[in-house]
Amino acid sequence: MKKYNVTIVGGGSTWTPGLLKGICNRQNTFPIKKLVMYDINAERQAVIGEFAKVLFKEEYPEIEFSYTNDKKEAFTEDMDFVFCQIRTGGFEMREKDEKIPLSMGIIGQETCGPGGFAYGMRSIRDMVQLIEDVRAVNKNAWILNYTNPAAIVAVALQEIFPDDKRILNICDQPENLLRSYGKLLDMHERDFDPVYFGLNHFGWFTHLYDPEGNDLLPVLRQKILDGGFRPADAEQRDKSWLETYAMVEQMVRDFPDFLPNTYLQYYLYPDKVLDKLNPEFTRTNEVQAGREKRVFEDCIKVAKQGTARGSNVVHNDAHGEFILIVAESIAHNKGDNFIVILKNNGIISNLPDDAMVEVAASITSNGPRPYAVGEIPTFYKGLIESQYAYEKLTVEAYLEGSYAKALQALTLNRTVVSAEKAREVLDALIEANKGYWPKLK
Ligand SMILES: NC(=O)c1ccc[n+]([C@@H]2O[C@H](COP(=O)([O-])OP(=O)(O)OC[C@H]3O[C@@H](n4cnc5c(N)ncnc54)[C@H](O)[C@@H]3O)[C@@H](O)[C@H]2O)c1
Ligand SMILES: O=P(O)(O)OC[C@H]1O[C@H](O[C@H]2[C@H](O)[C@@H](O)[C@@H](O)O[C@@H]2CO)[C@H](O)[C@@H](O)[C@@H]1O
Ligand SMILES: [Mn+2]
Repeated sequence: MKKYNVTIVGGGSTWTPGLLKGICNRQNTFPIKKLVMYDINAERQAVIGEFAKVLFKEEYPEIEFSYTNDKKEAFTEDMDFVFCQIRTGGFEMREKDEKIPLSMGIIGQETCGPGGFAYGMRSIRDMVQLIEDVRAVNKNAWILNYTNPAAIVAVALQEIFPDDKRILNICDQPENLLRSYGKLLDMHERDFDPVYFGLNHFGWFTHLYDPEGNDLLPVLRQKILDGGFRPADAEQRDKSWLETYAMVEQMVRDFPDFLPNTYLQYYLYPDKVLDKLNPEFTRTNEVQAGREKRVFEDCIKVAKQGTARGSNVVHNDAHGEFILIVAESIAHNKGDNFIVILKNNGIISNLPDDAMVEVAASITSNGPRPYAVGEIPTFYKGLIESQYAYEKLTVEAYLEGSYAKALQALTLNRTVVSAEKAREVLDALIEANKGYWPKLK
């Protein structure tokens, strides 16, 4: 079997150990010859890199592994895949994305509302640079991107690299929801044949077929209404994620047609969610005290002890697994079905062709072959059109350096609505993002 060369960009990410464990687990189905991890932060990269050396020595000794802060070593002609998971501005800026809007009584979240807008305006620059750096030496590698806000990054990359058919933006949340449905129905998530439509972090499941073709969505809806909803990996989740999943029950009660992505809570119930968010201790603080601390402490421990056996850090969740099974489907032309982010081009027939929609597609070595969704009902169409206009205006604001478009974008966002509030939060975010955003005039 052919062996693949992979570069992980953002190797110092908190999600990398789980991904590395996934690589070990999949060595028979997605064998890797050379793995390079690249990060701009030498310190974070070294901690995860030294951990990786121990893990691979024990579980994957034949892999050629290295880590680097030098683009020239990271991006080479022989790469087959580039996995990307960067965070421009780090947790320091994520905290501001959350706390600035919250200080004004507006949702403060990583990818939704003004926080997602601010993060998008930061991510675009680095993602464009990254694609240019990769393509300068390698025209063929598949670039699988997790970097958030994936919705806005996808619109920007489509606008800037319209002919590059080997950039694929992905999100693990639909897969993670499938895992949670699987737990309720006693099924493996890969045995579902889902129908899903929307934008990233803004979509709905309309059908969930089992291998015999039965639609299990009605059964699942009733189970959620009767017993609530929890993530498949609830025991590993922080309180805020459990609260987020619990909101699915209310969404299903109010809008029973389809099963919603958890992120819709921020748009459908901003006041209720706002009441639960603590402006002094946001998700960033929870991640820093939890996942980030645990990952870096455990990686240091593994490197010191010289063994990764028994380490909690290598637990493999949907995040690490999902990018690998997508890559494997491309590598081996498997045509497996995944929910991914694609240019609409008629997939959802009553939405604009240029929208970057999230839908199910068969993933082959020639890329995604999406399944048609057809027309969607007015309520969902209205929500998506407004959210897509926000995404498009955000990218235009970035590309044109336009304050007017930034203001329009935020005013359209359902978490903001008031133009006065939009201006207030925009001005504060401009100040906080100096050096990251283009100048808005
Ligand atoms: N699409 C999804 O569903 C999904 C799921 C989980 C995480 N994510 C995203 O993955 C990314 C990583 O998340 P995290 O919580 O582990 O963040 P993190 O800050 O722990 O990791 C990001 C890493 O990227 C590095 N980095 C930043 N800019 C870089 C650049 N230009 N080039 C190379 N490296 C760079 C940082 O130094 C850091 O080590 C974020 O964008 C996050 O939003 C996406
Ligand atoms: O707040 P964070 O940093 O914990 O997570 C933000 C990300 O949340 C989603 O990812 C899920 C992922 O789907 C699941 O597999 C599991 O690993 O938990 C993650 C959340 O903790 C979301 O899809 C991402 O886009 C977010 O970045
Ligand atoms: Mn996501």
